[in-house]
Amino acid sequence: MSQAQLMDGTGLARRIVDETAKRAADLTERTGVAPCLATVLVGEDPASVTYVRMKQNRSRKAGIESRHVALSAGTTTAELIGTLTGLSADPTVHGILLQHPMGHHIDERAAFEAIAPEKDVDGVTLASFSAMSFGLPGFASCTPGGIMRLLDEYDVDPAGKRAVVVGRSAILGKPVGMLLLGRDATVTYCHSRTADLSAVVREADIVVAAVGRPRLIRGEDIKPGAVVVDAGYNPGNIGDVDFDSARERASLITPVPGGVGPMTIATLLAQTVEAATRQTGA
Ligand SMILES: Nc1nc2c(c(=O)[nH]1)N[C@@H](CN(C=O)c1ccc(C(=O)N[C@@H](CCC(=O)O)C(=O)O)cc1)CN2
Repeated sequence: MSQAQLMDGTGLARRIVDETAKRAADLTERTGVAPCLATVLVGEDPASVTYVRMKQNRSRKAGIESRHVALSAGTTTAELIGTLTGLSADPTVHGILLQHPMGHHIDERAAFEAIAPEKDVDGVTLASFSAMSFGLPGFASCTPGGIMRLLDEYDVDPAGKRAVVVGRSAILGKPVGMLLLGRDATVTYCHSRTADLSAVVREADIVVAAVGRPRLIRGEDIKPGAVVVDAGYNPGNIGDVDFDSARERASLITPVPGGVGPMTIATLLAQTVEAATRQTGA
């Protein structure tokens, strides 16, 4: 039985980060300014702590300064907005990352909107979403941006393909669907109210699983030869796709770990250096 080829996010991310480090060094040499990414974390959710730490460590290795703001779990929306407004106005900060999720008492949309669009290197503001949807310059949401880069790397042209996105979150499902649409795919979104999910997924030439339900998508749901992108983040590094059975049917598949995750951080770093380049006028 043939097995799908793996889409190696770790290797591609490493190349993007190496390239980003060169761009950061060049910018610092020309302007005397090192790109700076501010990370903001509300509370101490263990997964979020890990992700933010990974972002900080990889930033430093790429020559990007990292400034971290740790806020207590009881921080109010108004206090969070105050912090983000301050970072948005600080000329030494070029990019802002507000880790998601933040706790149910926080109005996440209001918080994201306090990030200045030119510093929105995580692509979470309405301005970034609109620009991305219309194919205008701006910063893509990082995981969707990373997914599109992976598809390009493996010569997957979405044009004319049937793409099914499972999940409709603001930072993942919705934007990846818009990016696929922008590349002329025929896009269907699935969610918790979708009737007969398996039947819809079985129609897909490209499946993006982005729902946060471990192994929800199984091999029998995959059309033979489809491209399968697993963007699920679940505890224990388990994806939304049942990897072994899906690999028997797909032509290309992302592993978890080592697929979409590393591309998320590489995209964040690349967009931070791009933001710093624009802000310094270099
Ligand atoms: N503001 C944001 N919040 C969240 C985002 C985001 O892009 N912006 N994405 C996810 C989580 N996430 C980054 O924040 C993230 C998750 C996983 C990885 C990753 O590289 N995972 C590795 C495995 C890591 C390990 O060994 O534990 C992999 O898949 O290979 C990076 C980023 C939710 N929140």
